[in-house]
Amino acid sequence: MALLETQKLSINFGGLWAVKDVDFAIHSGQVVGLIGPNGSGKTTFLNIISGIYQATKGKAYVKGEDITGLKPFQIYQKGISRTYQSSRLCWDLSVADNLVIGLYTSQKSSLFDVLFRPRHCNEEIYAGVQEAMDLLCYFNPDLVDKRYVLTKNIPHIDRRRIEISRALVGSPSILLLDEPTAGLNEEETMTMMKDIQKIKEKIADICIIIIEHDMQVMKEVPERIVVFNAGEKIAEGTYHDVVNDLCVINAYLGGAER
Ligand SMILES: Nc1ncnc2c1ncn2[C@@H]1O[C@H](COP(=O)(O)OP(=O)(O)OP(=O)(O)O)[C@@H](O)[C@H]1O
Repeated sequence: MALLETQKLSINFGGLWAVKDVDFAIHSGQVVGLIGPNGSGKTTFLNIISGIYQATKGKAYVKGEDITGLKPFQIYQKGISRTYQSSRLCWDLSVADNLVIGLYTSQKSSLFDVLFRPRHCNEEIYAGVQEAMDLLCYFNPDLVDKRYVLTKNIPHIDRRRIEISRALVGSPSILLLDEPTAGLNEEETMTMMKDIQKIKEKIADICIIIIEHDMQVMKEVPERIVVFNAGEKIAEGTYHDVVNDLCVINAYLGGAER
């Protein structure tokens, strides 16, 4: 059974089908890439899966359980976690503070706990930060000494790592990465590719769905690529399959070197 599956997943914004009839499946341990022109519906697809947008029609399932229409925090509880295309970090806060504020979705303490069992809440927060810090150091051990440095003063790639580490707290089974290499230079992009490899090594069964425009990343990282155009899935297969697909060449790759 697929870990995550969508059937005819669609959303309409005022007459525009931003995502239309998308059938998609990913199994345990797989990494799948999403590519397509700007505005083709990739981020919107992840936004529906993660509960930010409600599907107009179609269904999404996690391990066969219908998750269509659930709220983002409920979908997080089903094991889907994500990062965003634009940074969600507070640059004027330290690395450690950004880890703390990013953990609110994974905390189980209730308002009752906050009011009457503050020690229990503090322990839970501490454990979450420790888990995120361990993940962060797994990517870059130097960051342990930089935990009180303001986020604006650390390299771009380390900021991305903070967001990925926060998303990995609580061991999600599905990680959605929206353009993790956007804004990174060539060397940092290579490092990010290795980081994604490291996630796979550390969490063997994790599924990763990654939106990316950099075709070198798409060549190296996912085992399968799904191609979007105008909200629809127009192709699916290995890197070799999709870069040689005429529909994909016409819609997206054009004369780009392959
Ligand atoms: N909340 C919204 N309201 C109206 N239209 C929207 C909304 N969100 C997305 N869209 C539209 O849906 C379409 C798909 O956008 P989306 O951001 O998913 O594309 P994308 O493939 O991720 O593009 P990019 O590669 O530039 O990030 C676009 O036409 C966009 O303007």
